[in-house]
Amino acid sequence: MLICRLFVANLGGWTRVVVEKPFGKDLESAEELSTQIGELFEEPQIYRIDHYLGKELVQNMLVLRFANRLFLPLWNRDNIDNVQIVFREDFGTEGRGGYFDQYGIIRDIIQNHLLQVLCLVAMEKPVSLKPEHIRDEKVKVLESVVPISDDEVVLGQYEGYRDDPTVPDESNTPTFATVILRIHNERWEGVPFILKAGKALNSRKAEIRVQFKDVPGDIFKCQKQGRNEFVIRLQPSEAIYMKLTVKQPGLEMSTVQSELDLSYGQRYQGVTIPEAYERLILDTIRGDQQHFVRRDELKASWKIFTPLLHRIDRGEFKPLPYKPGSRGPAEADELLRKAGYVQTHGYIWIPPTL
Ligand SMILES: NC(=O)C1=CN([C@@H]2O[C@H](COP(=O)(O)OP(=O)(O)OC[C@H]3O[C@@H](n4cnc5c(N)ncnc54)[C@H](OP(=O)(O)O)[C@@H]3O)[C@@H](O)[C@H]2O)C=CC1
Ligand SMILES: O=C1O[C@H](COP(=O)(O)O)[C@@H](O)[C@H](O)[C@H]1O
Repeated sequence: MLICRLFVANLGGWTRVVVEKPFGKDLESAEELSTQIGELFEEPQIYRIDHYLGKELVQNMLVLRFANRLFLPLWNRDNIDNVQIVFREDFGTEGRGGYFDQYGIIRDIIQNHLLQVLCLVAMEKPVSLKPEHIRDEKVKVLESVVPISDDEVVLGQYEGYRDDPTVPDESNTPTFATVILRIHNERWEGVPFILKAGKALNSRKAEIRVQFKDVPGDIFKCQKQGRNEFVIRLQPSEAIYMKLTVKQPGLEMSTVQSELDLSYGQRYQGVTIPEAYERLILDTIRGDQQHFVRRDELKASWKIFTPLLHRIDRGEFKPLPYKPGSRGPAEADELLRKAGYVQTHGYIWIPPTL
């Protein structure tokens, strides 16, 4: 944990502390830490940083969802089949094995970054953009997540991970995980939120993929080509695109998967997108806690993952081996299929030329 004390209070000044993860290792240790920090600082002075909340397209989520009439009636269990929130890295722990081995991919990425993104995808409209209103809604989502089911988890560890001299030979630490979360509320009952994260995979990206249900009574027989998907690519090359079915241009009445595309590099040429930390440090100076994690949010997020993490720590849940440079264990794609995700085949992306 890194604590950075920005300014010491004096007459007319202010004190704010920025706290970087790890915020403990489980529910108990996180609460203990929160209590200790709470003895020194008031909650409005504590800025628990999650750098994913500073990413441009993560910050765009609230705007997309609540400033566009288009999405309001669609954003629910009646229309959405499943949601994937994905983090992939194409490199391993590289020199950070010692740190990483004590935490693993769930504590490193899923319990914080991906869960924060999930909150923004799933939360109800806040009363206003005031930090407390937003964070109240995020807490409600987290508290509606039901306990994780064993058969909705796939863990992996890439071959060669234990070769790192700082990693114990018998390490059980996952470097890959797919975990399905289910939200028990009126909007999301029955919709799997699939959180995937892995190191040493075949690509580097972070994205949110919202897959819609099939069209009922499809007169075009086009279901095989793929469902509508709304994709928010956080990185690399920020983009928002909607995969949809259109008429194949030409004389025949046939259909094809195409896209409505907002590629930031194309649309916002010459615009510099600030680094996540740059933005969040500025928020701290301005005293805006909107994009920071509140104590009760942190507690609720540890509550979700602690039972699973303890079982992994005790060696009761073993990661499957996977080849570096692969997609991770094949069982993860199988779990995705079982959860209802239908992969599009035959869709070809033709990048626009600048
Ligand atoms: N503006 C832009 O830059 C745009 C770019 N594109 C690009 O076009 C390409 C195709 O786009 P899209 O169809 O959206 O994305 P992909 O084809 O990359 O992935 C679609 C989904 O299929 C999953 N998947 C991929 N391979 C397998 C497999 N072997 N078994 C099971 N599931 C699999 C992916 O999982 P996972 O996420 O885990 O890989 C993901 O959920 C991508 O490279 C995309 O970046 C498309 C539109 C706009
Ligand atoms: O917090 C962390 O994030 C990085 C990935 O950050 P990104 O902004 O490049 O997506 C990850 O490599 C690291 O393991 C983790 O601790």
